[in-house]
Amino acid sequence: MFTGISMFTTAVRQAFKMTPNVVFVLGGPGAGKGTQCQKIVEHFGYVHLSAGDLLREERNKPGSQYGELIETYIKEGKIVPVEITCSLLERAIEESGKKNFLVDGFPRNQNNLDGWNKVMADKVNLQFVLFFDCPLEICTARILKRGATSGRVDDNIESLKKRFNTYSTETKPIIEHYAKQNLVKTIDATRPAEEVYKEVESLFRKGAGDK
Ligand SMILES: Nc1ncnc2c1ncn2[C@@H]1O[C@H](COP(=O)(O)OP(=O)(O)OP(=O)(O)O)[C@@H](O)[C@H]1O
Ligand SMILES: Nc1ccn([C@@H]2O[C@H](COP(=O)(O)O)[C@@H](O)[C@H]2O)c(=O)n1
Repeated sequence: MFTGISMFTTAVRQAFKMTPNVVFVLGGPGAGKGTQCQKIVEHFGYVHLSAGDLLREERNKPGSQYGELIETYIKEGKIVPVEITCSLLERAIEESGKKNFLVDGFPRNQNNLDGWNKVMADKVNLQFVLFFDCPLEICTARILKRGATSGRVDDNIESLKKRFNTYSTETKPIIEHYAKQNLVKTIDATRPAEEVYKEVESLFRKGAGDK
């Protein structure tokens, strides 16, 4: 998918030494990844790319060949094959023309990681992995509250159980993989959002991420 555009823009970026910087943002459903990303965008000028949002956008496109598959995977809390997600991320990075990206909710499993390493890892500079650590009970309460107004097909208790199971069995090993490389910055996400952000802000100010 999208190979022509991406080969061209990668060549242009390389010529101008504009290798994109990427921060992966991980944590359980409802840990507050999106909320914190918005604040980082406001203060540090990063572009927020949520893998979940990109998939929902693709699902909603009339005539999308992946619409039904994405809908089923989201309802079941399963991780969509990386070819789809990685293409969406790659296109969003290329089309933005910007330098600094928060890639939220990715890589979520070994398939995501392998696909990214195959296609994207050499084209970007992975700065670090921002991990929002939050226990299941707090995440559940947040998601069920959000579910009252979000309209998301997976903000209900049935889907949530499956999403947590996927998070524990498939995403946590990815966080551990990056922790072994000393790339993970762990944030206690149980506190009020403003307090969580104070720690996030100080991390980015220390130079974990340039403007
Ligand atoms: N620190 C916090 N304290 C209380 N509520 C919070 C906090 N952070 C976020 N929320 C609320 O919890 C809900 C989930 O937050 P958010 O969408 O940022 O989480 P997420 O990790 O991106 O979730 P998902 O992966 O399911 O999209 C939202 O309704 C948000 O307003
Ligand atoms: N890398 C990803 C990210 C998300 N999904 C699917 O989208 C659902 C919602 O994700 P959020 O980050 O918005 O909570 C998630 O449960 C997956 O079904 C994915 O497949 N791959």
